[in-house]
Amino acid sequence: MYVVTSEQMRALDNHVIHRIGIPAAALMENAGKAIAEEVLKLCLSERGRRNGLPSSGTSGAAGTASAPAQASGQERGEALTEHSTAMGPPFAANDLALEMSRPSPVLDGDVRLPTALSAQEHWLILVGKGHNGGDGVVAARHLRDAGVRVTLLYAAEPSSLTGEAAVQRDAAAALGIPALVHGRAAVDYGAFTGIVDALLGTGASGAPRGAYAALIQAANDSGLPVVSADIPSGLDADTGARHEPCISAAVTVCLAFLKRGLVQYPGAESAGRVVVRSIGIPASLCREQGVRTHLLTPQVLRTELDADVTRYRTAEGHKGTYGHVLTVGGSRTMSGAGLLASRAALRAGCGLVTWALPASLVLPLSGAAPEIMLAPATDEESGGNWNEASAGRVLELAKTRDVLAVGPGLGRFDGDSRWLRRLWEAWEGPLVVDADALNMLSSSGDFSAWRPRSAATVLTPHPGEMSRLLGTPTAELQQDRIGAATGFAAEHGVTLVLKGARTVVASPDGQAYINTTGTSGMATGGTGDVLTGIIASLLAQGYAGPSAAALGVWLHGRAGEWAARHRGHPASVIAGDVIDML
Ligand SMILES: NC(=O)C1=CN([C@@H]2O[C@H](COP(=O)(O)OP(=O)(O)OC[C@H]3O[C@@H](n4cnc5c(N)ncnc54)[C@H](O)[C@@H]3O)[C@@H](O)[C@H]2O)[C@@H](O)CC1
Ligand SMILES: [K+]
Repeated sequence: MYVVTSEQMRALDNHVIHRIGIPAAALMENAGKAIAEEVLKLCLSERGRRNGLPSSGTSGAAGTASAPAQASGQERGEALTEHSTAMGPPFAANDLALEMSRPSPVLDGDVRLPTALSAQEHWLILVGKGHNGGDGVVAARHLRDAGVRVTLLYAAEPSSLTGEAAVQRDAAAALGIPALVHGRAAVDYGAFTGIVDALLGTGASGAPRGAYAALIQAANDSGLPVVSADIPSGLDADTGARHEPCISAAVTVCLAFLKRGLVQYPGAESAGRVVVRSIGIPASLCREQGVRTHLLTPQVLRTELDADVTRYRTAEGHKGTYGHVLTVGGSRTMSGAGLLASRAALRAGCGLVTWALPASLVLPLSGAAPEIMLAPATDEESGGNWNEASAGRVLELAKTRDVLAVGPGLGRFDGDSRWLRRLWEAWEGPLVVDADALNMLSSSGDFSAWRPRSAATVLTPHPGEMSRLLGTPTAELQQDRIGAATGFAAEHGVTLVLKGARTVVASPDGQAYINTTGTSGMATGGTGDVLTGIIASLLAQGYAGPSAAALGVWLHGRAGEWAARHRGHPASVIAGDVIDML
């Protein structure tokens, strides 16, 4: 699934309207109809449940309920649904036979509410003066047609609407749809059952001003469920940053393609459940128009990245077939990090793992994980810590291994940046750089002076490490995670995994993948080491850098979700559980 910026969305709109010839009015009609359908589905699922009605199939084939409006933290990874989510129960063989013996039924395929339900509904449609507002007016028309009472509330004088939006304003007026204008009369929000937010879309700039700000505030204060058109008003569509105020939506009906701001926090939080609805713009145009950001789904893994867990698995394979990872990490007080990375690598499918560690740790750790081979990389005098002299020994060990994973539990030591530079430049195979090894990169001055690597190089910073790499404060960097990750990956020719909720994987050629798996339970020590092990393992099995990183991130998150489910609560997940669930 493509993820676009507002500028890319504008270019796509222009292209289909002016070059392909699809009328703008048709796009707006599709948009408004999709929004109305999602409102109806919300009514069906929410109120239907409250009224003891079955949550789907109330009238016609498409009457399908969706998940509850507010996804819990643990479920957030599942909150993005591509239309359509409708999957009825499979037919049993005799149902089919029965069905075939009857004359073909005539079905009302539109989403409708039973009269008893629609009579309870009265939706307030907040209308801005741009195209987003136009979408809202179309939605009002379709909702009314489905039996739902609606009232339009214009943020600005209706006469200020132009183009397609003005056409819709006039159509709504001609149909007698009641309309209010902000500031002219007081609005009793208590009289409504829900709000459509069609104030600001991808044309918004900066924090909402004037009437827009007042209406957003009032909508949030009303406690009513809000369905946002395209993006929650007040959200930065490109970064996911929230302006003040910003709509807190139960559902966001994203039009045509996902906007970046909906898949990054805090925007993802404000958007509630995100439903992407097509409005007639072919997805194939995205590639032509240079959209290079994707939501990381199993389908994208297969089609864009040729990554599937069975990709390199063969029936006659042996342990040598699936590669040998050399983990370089662990020190006196952080030996567990090296162990976690090594165990995760094995669980992710590579044939062999050797763990290089300070010599005096070998004896205490022997037997900690019998499947892992231990290799002393320092002399006994190093006191369980790493030193610069160990670089030669690591390179010696690497000669008979396929992938180097450097960093988990490494600690810092004198000359560590020089140590890392030696590995970076002399090791010709795939390399994963994590944790303290990333800090060594940051304190090296300018590592772009280091000899460029031709083999896959994957960096896995969390926001703090990324902030040091970029020399940018963490808060600032978090405001535009996709931009930060793609910029760094392209500039340095590496695959960059920017960790945190909705991890971003950026490839050296400018593609970016936004992960959706994971749970708050993974915010616990050691899960980063687990990810490093998984990615190294996938590299050892033959995946290219971006594919190994993206598949690794996806699997890591899904394993974390399973661990949370297994434990019964995300808070109880520890890193080892994630390995166990791989
Ligand atoms: N042909 C198209 O371009 C289509 C656009 N669509 C919809 O149109 C939206 C984009 O429409 P527009 O480009 O007209 O822009 P918007 O409707 O997002 O907003 C533009 C309007 O808001 C005002 N505004 C901007 N920032 C503001 C702020 N911070 N505070 C107060 N007012 C502000 C502007 O002066 C302008 O009047 C999309 O999000 C989508 O909902 C859909 O109708 C499908 C087709
Ligand atoms: K909106």
